[in-house]
Amino acid sequence: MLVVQNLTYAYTSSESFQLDVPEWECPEGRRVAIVGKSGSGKTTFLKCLAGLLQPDSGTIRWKDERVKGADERLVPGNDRIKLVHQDFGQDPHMKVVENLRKYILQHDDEARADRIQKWLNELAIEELGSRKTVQLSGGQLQRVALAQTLLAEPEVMLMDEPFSNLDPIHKQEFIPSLRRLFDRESTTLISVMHDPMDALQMAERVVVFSDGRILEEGTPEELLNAPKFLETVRLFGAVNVLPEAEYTALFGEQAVHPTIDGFRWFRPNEMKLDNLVKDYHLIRRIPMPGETWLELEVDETILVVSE
Ligand SMILES: Nc1ncnc2c1ncn2[C@@H]1O[C@H](COP(=O)(O)OP(=O)(O)OP(=O)(O)O)[C@@H](O)[C@H]1O
Repeated sequence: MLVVQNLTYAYTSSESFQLDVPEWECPEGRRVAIVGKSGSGKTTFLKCLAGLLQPDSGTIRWKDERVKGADERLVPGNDRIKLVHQDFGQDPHMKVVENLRKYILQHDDEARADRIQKWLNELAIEELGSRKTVQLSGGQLQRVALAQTLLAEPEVMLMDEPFSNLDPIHKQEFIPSLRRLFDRESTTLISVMHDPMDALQMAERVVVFSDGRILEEGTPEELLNAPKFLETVRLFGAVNVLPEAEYTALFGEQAVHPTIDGFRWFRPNEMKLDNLVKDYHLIRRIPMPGETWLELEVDETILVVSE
């Protein structure tokens, strides 16, 4: 179990931001995604977990052992909890396999080559092994960085926006294969996800950060279908948010979701045009996979519903 208690951290040069996590737990083997607006503190939290920052207060424990902060170690970081680095100290003019070899010291050459090959195969990047690192694209480099961290066989793997450089085609191939890999290895995985929709595919639990704090946490289903905060609602894609009275005037009493702070919300695919009881002006049709969305103006309100 990873246990965080009373954790606070503030950058000396930033007065407005403070990370403040009174209590958080992550059982062994769980896949967690951290989502939230830009600047909400996701990366700062990850760096604290990795022992790369020195918390101002509080403790982080992994399997009852305290994770030391950056000031408590000669080389900041932790052997059992590793953050995947984009800038991972590889020599750009060496081949990928040669660079990766540096990270496994305890084996003979053949065993090292086998292990590197295993992870390159797992990540479907075997063809990159013989390429020079400088020749790799951002997305390829991202997967090599992942291979490098996996070679260290950490117990907890931390990833900061692991798919940010992947195109949609590679991402759709990569996410399921990575999920299977982590299922099999039962590595605890905590990753900051730039796109909350990736979080829904990848994680068993999703943590929403806001302004340095954990706003809410739940399964992908809970956060998608029954979030407690409008900020969470807005993170997960296109949505209409209307004051309750306005909603009732447009759609009657039948609600898609419970109100949050006096507002009703629904996603375009959750509301058909037929449900609208008022006249509207069609602004445009938006083609979507399997359906068409309609952008409408009703009483000076812009709505998106499905056809
Ligand atoms: N080294 C730093 N020095 C000072 N302030 C920093 C530093 N790094 C981050 N911050 C500030 O701390 C806050 C949290 O940053 P953090 O990178 O943790 O957010 P984030 O949620 O990961 O954002 P993003 O999604 O944009 O990566 C932001 O206001 C940011 O500007």
